[in-house]
Amino acid sequence: MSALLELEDVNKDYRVGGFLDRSTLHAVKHVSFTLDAEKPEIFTVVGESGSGKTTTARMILGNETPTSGTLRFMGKGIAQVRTRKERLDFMSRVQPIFQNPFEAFNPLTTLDYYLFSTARRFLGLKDKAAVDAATDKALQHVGLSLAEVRGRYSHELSGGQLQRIAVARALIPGPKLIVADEPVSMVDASLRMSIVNLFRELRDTLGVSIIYITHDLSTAYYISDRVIIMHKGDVVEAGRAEEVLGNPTHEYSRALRSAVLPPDPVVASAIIREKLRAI
Ligand SMILES: Nc1ncnc2c1ncn2[C@@H]1O[C@H](COP(=O)(O)OP(=O)(O)OP(=O)(O)O)[C@@H](O)[C@H]1O
Repeated sequence: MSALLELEDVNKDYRVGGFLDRSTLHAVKHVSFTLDAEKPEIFTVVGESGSGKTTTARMILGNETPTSGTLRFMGKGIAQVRTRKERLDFMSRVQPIFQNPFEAFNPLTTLDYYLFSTARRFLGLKDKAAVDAATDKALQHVGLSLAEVRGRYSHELSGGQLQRIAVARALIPGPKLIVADEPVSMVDASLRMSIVNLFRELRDTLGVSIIYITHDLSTAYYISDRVIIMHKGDVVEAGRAEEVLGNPTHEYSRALRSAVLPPDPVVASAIIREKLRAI
């Protein structure tokens, strides 16, 4: 197996508090996992607020340095990505999607600007027709088109549509990995499943792996191939989604699941099917 992403005993500590009550907060503790380069998958990180999900995502994106441990993307240490060119190469392979699509786009800038500048920057395109074509292709992957988006502003679209545009922008460079941090939590509940379904399509049609960070067990249950559950910085469960979410063993994950989905997997799947029917 050749690895797309490897995390080896990754830890992140923060110094918190003031002069007199300074202490160390262990935000991420001994996290290890590997994503296979040949087997695109949806790898979900579940946990409540403060469990260390975002810190893990930020380290994968190279926006945060681990206190100890190693993160490698396609065999190369993420901490070794230093020069501007190395950073651009890395970012064309690993793209983020953030929680709030309304914050991702300036309300005074047309949305196509973000897509065009991504195509110019990452694909080196100069010719307008080529920029348009690359933009339209990415938008088609998320069920939109350049004709629908051209000249539009963020306030003219719903959160779900904006999040699709954020996904299209992430697709333009041709990434191998998308790190999506709570991508549906600001999206209307009725549209959530359509966004997570999109991730499945990207995995299957484009071979993109997705790290899906969420506290929402029902979407996690539905789309994930593998899941880790984090609690206070520790990974308390890890494995195939149906095993981890269907039959949690750790006390915390059992409590988490019963708070969100009924314990009976048949009832839980029926609820999920009901949600899907609403799409
Ligand atoms: N820059 C920082 N300085 C100090 N503490 C931090 C910093 N970033 C995160 N933390 C702390 O690390 C812990 C993990 O935070 P993190 O954001 O990774 O959790 P999370 O599971 O993503 O939660 P949320 O869903 O609320 O974002 C929290 O206790 C948080 O307060």
